[in-house]
Amino acid sequence: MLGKWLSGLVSVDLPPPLQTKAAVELAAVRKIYTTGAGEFEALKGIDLTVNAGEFVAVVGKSGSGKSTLINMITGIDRPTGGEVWVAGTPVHTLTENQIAVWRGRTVGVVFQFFQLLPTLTVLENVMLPMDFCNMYGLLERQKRALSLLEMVGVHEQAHKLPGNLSGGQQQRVAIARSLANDPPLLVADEPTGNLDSKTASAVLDFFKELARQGKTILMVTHDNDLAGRSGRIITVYDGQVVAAETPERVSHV
Ligand SMILES: Nc1ncnc2c1ncn2[C@@H]1O[C@H](COP(=O)(O)OP(=O)(O)OP(=O)(O)O)[C@@H](O)[C@H]1O
Repeated sequence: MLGKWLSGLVSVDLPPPLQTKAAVELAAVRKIYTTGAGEFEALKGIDLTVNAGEFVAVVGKSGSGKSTLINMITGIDRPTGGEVWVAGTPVHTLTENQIAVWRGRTVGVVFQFFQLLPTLTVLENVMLPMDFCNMYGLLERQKRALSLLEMVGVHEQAHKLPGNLSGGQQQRVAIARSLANDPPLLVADEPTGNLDSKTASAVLDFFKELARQGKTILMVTHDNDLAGRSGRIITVYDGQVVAAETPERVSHV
C-alpha cells in the first residue's frame, strides 16, 4: 500500500522553478485557523524575502505565529491567502502530492524532538528521504547516508536504533537526515530546545557552516544568544513580522 503510494509520488510532475535570487519569498501571507471558538488569524499578511545562503533566526513570544509561518514555507500547512515562493516554486499552488515530492527534494526539516523513526536504525533513518523521493541509486544511498553521518560525527552509531543515542546525537542524525537529498533550504523549528547549551552551540556552528556552503537556513528559536549568532533575526509578534534586523542591531534595542 505504502509502496504503491510512494511509486505514485515518484511520477508526480512539478512546475519548473522560476529563476530567482530569493530562497524564500512570502507576499501578503495570511493564515486563519477555524476552531470551535471561531476564526483566529495567526498570520496577518506577512511579506518576507530570504536570500539564498542566508542563516535567519525567527524569534518571538510563544503563540506569536513562528511555527505557523514555518509551516507555510515547508508546505506542511497552507496559507489562507497570499503567496509562498521557495527557490522559484509557487508552493501555494501545488497539489498535496506535488507538495510531498517538492518538500522531499527541496526542504530539509529539523524538529525539536528529532522525530526519528524508533524502529529503524540510524542509517535507515537517514536513507529514508532518499528512498521516499527515489533519489540516487540504491548503493549510493547507503554510501551517502554514511558520509552524512560522518559529517555530523555520529557514523559510529549508524547501526544502532535512535533510542540508544543521546539527545545531541539524535539531533545530529536528524540534521544528517534533513540533508539527505541535498536540499537548498533547511528549516529548523526549535532544533536546540531539547539540548544542553554546549550541544546547542555545536548545532548552531554546524548550521553556520552549512550556510557558508550555500544552504539557506531558517531557524525558529527562543534562545536569544543563539539567534544573535545567526546572520539575521526576524521577529514575529501577533502574526506579523515586526523586525527583520541584523543581530548587531537587535542586540542594541
Ligand atoms: N491548528 C491550529 N488550530 C487553531 N489555532 C492554532 C493552530 N495552530 C496554532 N494555532 C494558534 O495560532 C497562534 C500561533 O501559533 P504558533 O504555534 O504558530 O505560535 P509560535 O510562535 O510558534 O508559538 P510557540 O513558540 O509556543 O511554539 C497561537 O495562538 C496558536 O494557539
